[in-house]
Amino acid sequence: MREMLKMENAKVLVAGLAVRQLPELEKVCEVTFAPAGAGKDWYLANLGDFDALITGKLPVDQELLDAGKKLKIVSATGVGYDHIDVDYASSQGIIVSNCPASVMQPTAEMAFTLLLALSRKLALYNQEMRQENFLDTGLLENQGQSPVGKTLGIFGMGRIGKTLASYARTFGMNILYHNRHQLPEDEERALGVSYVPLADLLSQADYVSLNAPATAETYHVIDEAALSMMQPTAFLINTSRGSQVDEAALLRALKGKRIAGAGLDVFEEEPDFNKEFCQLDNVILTPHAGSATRESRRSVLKEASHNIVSFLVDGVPVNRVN
Ligand SMILES: O=CC(=O)O
Repeated sequence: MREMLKMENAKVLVAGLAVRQLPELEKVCEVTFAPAGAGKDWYLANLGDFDALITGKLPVDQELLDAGKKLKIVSATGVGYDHIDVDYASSQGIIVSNCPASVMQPTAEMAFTLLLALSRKLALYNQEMRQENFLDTGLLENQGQSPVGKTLGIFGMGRIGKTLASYARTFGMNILYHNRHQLPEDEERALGVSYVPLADLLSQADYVSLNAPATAETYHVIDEAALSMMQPTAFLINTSRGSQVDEAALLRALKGKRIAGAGLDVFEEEPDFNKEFCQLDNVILTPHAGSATRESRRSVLKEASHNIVSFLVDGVPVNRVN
């Protein structure tokens, strides 16, 4: 850990965010908001002055961390920190923190929203109504399905997965999960979830929801082989990171109707996502909006500010990921 805890007048740079005020932070630190549209060169030239960095979407790579000669802490403004080179930060004694509390509920909400929307054919209905076509719901192909009594398979049982499980339980769903570590039995019982190997989750679930972090282990966890284990009536929901899905394989499965459909909030490339998805009527697409609620966006700024203040002023790192 770099020296200088309990600092006064710590200098904090806020990068890649639209906000221009962070009252909690400004009370105790000197806060600079990076100019809108600042490129990497701007950060390379200026980061050296700052003790802390709050980063929205700005990728914080080795070069940037080297430029941040005084940096002691970097805070992401969400739960994911795959845009930060955490290993290199650790090697330089720089703390990395995230904001899990602010995003767990809205992200689980988005996963469940996609689950309901896929189940009840919301995208199709809305599209047809806008074309002034009042579909005949007496026809089987225009009828959705109820999630009640269906099986949800959650891959990644952290805070978001657990919150999603609680929503699914109120809808009377059966819940399977797969995770790096199995939860203690009493927690499984309280959540009403059962641990299964990934292959069983894929083959038994009516809905597969991805809620694990982006790591080398989860890269392309949903590939051709995984998709071929899913039922032709099953839906895939991804609100975690696009890197977990081999999109070329998913497009083949969706086009061939080898799975029923997908709800995708995240993509391998963002914002320049694969437009082939737009041609398919068995997908619902949203723009990485899992935590895009006014409440969550306010809360995340407070949480990130708290990460910085706790460490620089009080000497206590919170939400530390390294
Ligand atoms: O993508 C959103 C987050 O990482 O919180």
